[in-house]
Amino acid sequence: MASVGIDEASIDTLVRTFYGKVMKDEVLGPIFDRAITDWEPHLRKMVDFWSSIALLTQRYDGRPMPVHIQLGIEPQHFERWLGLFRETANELFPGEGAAFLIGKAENIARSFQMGIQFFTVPKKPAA
Ligand code: HEM
Repeated sequence: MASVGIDEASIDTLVRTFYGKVMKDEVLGPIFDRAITDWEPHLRKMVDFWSSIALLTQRYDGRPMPVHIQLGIEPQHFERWLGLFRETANELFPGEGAAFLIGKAENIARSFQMGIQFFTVPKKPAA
């Protein structure tokens, strides 16, 4: 992974740059504001998460699916999240590194959306 620019330092930069954009985003920002009061532990957890994915360090052993099912996120939120993620990855990892990270993010986002669809009880139509 170092050959495509992915190492601990660049993952740290990716996470901090990406969530810096998320915090300022008018649609995603409020969702994170409601869930996160102290950003530093979340950022460290996300560095561990991406380190586990890209560098196989096994530092993240959480269960992210239930967290995302509870947040009430919708398909347009995922599109926006992925838009910011693609933009950030392409800025920081030109070439294969970005393609690898974006591919992983897209697959995980798809599986979260399937989990959300499966576990969300449809709202009853208004009588
Ligand atoms: C619209 C899309 C998304 C939103 C709004 C969102 C929001 C959040 C929020 C608010 C948390 C913190 C929850 C808490 O601590 O109470 C969180 C945690 C997390 N998110 Fe997302 N997320 C999104 C997509 C993704 C995607 C695509 C990934 C993976 C590529 C991801 C990976 C994670 C992980 C690993 C955690 C930590 C879960 C844990 O506590 O172990 N998220 N997310």
